[in-house]
Amino acid sequence: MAICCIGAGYVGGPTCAVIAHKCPDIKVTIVDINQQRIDAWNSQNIPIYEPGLEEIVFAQRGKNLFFSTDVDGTILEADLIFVSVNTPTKKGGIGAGFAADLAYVEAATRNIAKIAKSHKIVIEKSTVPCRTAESMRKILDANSRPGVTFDILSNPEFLAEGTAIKDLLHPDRVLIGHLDTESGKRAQEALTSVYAHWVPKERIVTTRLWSSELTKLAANAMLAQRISSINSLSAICEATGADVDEVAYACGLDSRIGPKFLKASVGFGGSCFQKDILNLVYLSQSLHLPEVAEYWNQVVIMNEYQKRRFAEQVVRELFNTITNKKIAIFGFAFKKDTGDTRESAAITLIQYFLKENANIRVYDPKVPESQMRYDLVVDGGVDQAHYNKFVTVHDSAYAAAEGCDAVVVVTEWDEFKTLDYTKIYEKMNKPACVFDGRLILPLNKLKDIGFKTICIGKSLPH
Ligand SMILES: NC(=O)C1=CN([C@@H]2O[C@H](COP(=O)(O)OP(=O)(O)OC[C@H]3O[C@@H](n4cnc5c(N)ncnc54)[C@H](O)[C@@H]3O)[C@@H](O)[C@H]2O)C=CC1
Ligand SMILES: O=C(O)[C@H]1O[C@H](OP(=O)(O)OP(=O)(O)OC[C@H]2O[C@@H](n3ccc(=O)[nH]c3=O)[C@H](O)[C@@H]2O)[C@H](O)[C@@H](O)[C@@H]1O
Repeated sequence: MAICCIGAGYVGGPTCAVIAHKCPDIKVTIVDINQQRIDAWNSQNIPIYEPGLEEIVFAQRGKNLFFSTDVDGTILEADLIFVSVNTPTKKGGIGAGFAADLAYVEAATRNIAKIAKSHKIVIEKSTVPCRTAESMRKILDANSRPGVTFDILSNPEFLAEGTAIKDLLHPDRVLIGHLDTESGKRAQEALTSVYAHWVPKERIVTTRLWSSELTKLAANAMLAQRISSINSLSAICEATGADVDEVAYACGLDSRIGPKFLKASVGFGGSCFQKDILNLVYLSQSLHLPEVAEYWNQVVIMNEYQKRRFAEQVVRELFNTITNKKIAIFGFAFKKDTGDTRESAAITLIQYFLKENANIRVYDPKVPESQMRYDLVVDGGVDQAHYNKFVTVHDSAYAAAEGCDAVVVVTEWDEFKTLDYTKIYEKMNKPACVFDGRLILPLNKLKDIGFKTICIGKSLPH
């Protein structure tokens, strides 16, 4: 069996590397139109930081795992084709700001139709709106060579960045949606046989196509909803003296609620939660279900509120002005153990602080300066006047804190928990503040050192 994966990104790369690792009998080729990305996958510096990924790629590459820009040649020889391209929120036109941009999925599908000379099983790996498989089928049927047939499966990915390899090796479930036809069932069995190399059969769940597509949006919406719920409660905690960690712990002990995804934060980031909820909102609107759309939209509104609320708190606690003050930002990635910055709360916060004329010093162990500048300037619209007020410090968190009035913890990197905060305090302007947007620091200890401490969801006496 030969597998082609179109899209060598955060999903295509790790997912297919693990398939190659677990299925030595299958040839897996990951293709992309981005030459630079493929070159990086073929180098010693693979383009994605993900614990455990490098080891697997280095072990399989050149054996049964290949990275290539030869999209057409790889499609031609593949039996199974994963479509794992990006599906960002549309920036313009109908549905702008909400609907998923399916241009990349459509382009990849048209390419498969044009190239294929034999039967192919085409698998939606990208997160797509419900019934996208129908559009893919029409495109494939209308553009293929006579006699060439296709099956389409939905196989959404549930990995989280930072734990992708663990999630892929031990998934809670693998979901395969298929048409209820003989050929649809055969295709489902073919894909099941791949996962069955390492995933227990009872964890491979099969459903109809549309259920599978919608499950992906639903799962992300429900996860994000829990974060917005606890974040909304964090505001009540700050106002009343309740402690959000205690509330989350005690609620989570109820087996019907459970403890996961109840960590209050400065707001969720990442390329998918917001995008997928907006996609669900758009789908609901298109189906003339405004109350449903409004319900899910509130999850995103609450997330924006949380980021704004935290930023405003920083300014308020620094005597209502941060003009020319130095603020150290600990962490730029949207969560720990990844270099991914997409929709990171750090971007929103830094933009806010720069507009207030602060000087920003950022330290993140995995995000390169070029990426930060891209996010803030190219994509984020920070103007030239503020550009020079932003510096990145690569040496250490200690160096970033030098001469600062405040440290703001945005990403929950483990190393931030074990820093010598006495040393940091000595390097800072007094009174020195720590704002913990992740609830990871021992605030009482910091208070004893002399810091003014402010934390999401807690109203500790200063
Ligand atoms: N990032 C994540 O953790 C997760 C993402 N997803 C979904 O998976 C999909 C992919 O996401 P990422 O891997 O993060 O995106 P990504 O942006 O990292 O990678 C997508 C890749 O597809 C390539 N591409 C686009 N059109 C192409 C074409 N016609 N032919 C060949 N290559 C093409 C791009 O050059 C890019 O390298 C999205 O739909 C996303 O919602 C699902 C679960 C987790
Ligand atoms: O479709 C996707 O892209 C993926 O989206 C999320 O994965 P990911 O965004 O990589 O990471 P998460 O661990 O879900 O974290 C998302 C954001 O929520 C934040 N978060 C998470 C958990 C929590 O309790 N509190 C909280 O603020 C994180 O810090 C991060 O900013 C889902 O967890 C995956 O199942 C899904 O496959």
